[in-house]
Amino acid sequence: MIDRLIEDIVRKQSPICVGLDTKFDYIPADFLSREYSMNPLQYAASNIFQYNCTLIDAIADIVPAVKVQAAYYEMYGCEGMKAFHDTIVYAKNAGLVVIADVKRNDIGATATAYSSAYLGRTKIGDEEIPVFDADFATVNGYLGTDGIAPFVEDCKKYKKGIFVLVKTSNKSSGELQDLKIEGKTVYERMADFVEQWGSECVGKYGFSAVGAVIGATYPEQAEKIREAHPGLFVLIPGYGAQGGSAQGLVPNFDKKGLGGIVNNSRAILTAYQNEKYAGMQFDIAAREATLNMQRDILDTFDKNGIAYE
Ligand SMILES: O=c1ccn([C@@H]2O[C@H](COP(=O)(O)O)[C@@H](O)[C@H]2O)c(=O)[nH]1
Repeated sequence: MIDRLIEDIVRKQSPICVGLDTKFDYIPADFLSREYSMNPLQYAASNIFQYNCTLIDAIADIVPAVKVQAAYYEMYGCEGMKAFHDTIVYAKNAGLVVIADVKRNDIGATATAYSSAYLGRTKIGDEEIPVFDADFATVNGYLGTDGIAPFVEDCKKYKKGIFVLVKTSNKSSGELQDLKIEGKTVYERMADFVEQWGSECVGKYGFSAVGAVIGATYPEQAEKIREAHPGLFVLIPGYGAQGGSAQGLVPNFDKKGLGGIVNNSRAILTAYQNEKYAGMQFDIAAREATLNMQRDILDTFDKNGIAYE
C-alpha cells in the first residue's frame, strides 16, 4: 500500500490527504436532509455520510488519500461508526487510499483485535471477514513492541500500512515526547523503534509501510528525524487550522517530493465559511481550498529545489 500511496501522490502531484473530521455542525443547513423520522444520532450520522460522499466526489481527482478521524464518528454512537465504515467504502470506491485515524494500541492480544478491526480480518468460524478494512491506521507505539507487532503482521499479510505517533502536532506534545533519555529525546527513540518495526515492510521506493506521525508544527524535530531515518514515510497533520506552514513541511521530503503526506481537515471541511470562498457551495469551496493548499506546497517545493519526476 505504501508504494501505491507514493505512486498516487506522484501521479496527482499532490502530497495531500483530506481529513474527514466531519462534525454535524459543519454541515451547511441547506444540505441537511428533510428526512426527520430518524432519531438525532441517526440523523446526524446519515447527513455526515452524505456530506462526506459529496466532498469525496469533489476532491477525489486531486488528492491521493483521505484520513477518516474515528473520534468524529464514535461521538454519534453505532450510527456514527456505520457512517465511518460507509465513508471508508465510498472513498475506496472513489479510488482513494484511506487512512483510519484511530490511534489504537493495547497489550498484544487486544492490539491483535484492534488490528483485525481496522486492517486485517475478523475470524468467525472458517470465515475471515474484513471489517473496517482501511488501507492505513494510525497507532500509538507507547505500549512497546508487543502492542505494535499485530499491526505490522497485518501490514505484511494484507499489504496495509500504519503511522505510529512520533512527534505529535499539539502544543503540549513536548511534555513527554521532548524528554531526554540517554542523550536522545523520547520522540527520537520512538522514531528508532518505528524504523525497526518496519524493517521488513520496505517498498520499492525505499519507504516502509510502517511510517510515523510528525506534526507540521515541528519542522526542526522533523529535520532531526529525517536525518536519522531517510526511509521513514510520514503522515503530517497540523497544516492549516493548527498553523503549520508549507515551508515547515520541507524537511520531511526528499528532492523528488517523496517522504510524506500532509493532512488538512478543518480548513478544508469548513472552507465554505471562509470569506475567501464566500458564496461557494461547501464541496466547491473544499476543492478550491485543496487546490490552494496544493499550489502552496508545490510552490514551496519549487523554491526548495524539490520536484516530482
Ligand atoms: O499529531 C497529531 C496527530 C493527529 N492529528 C489529527 O489530524 C487532524 C488534524 O486536523 P486539522 O483540522 O487539520 O487541524 C485531526 O484529525 C487530528 O486528530 C493531529 O492533528 N496531530
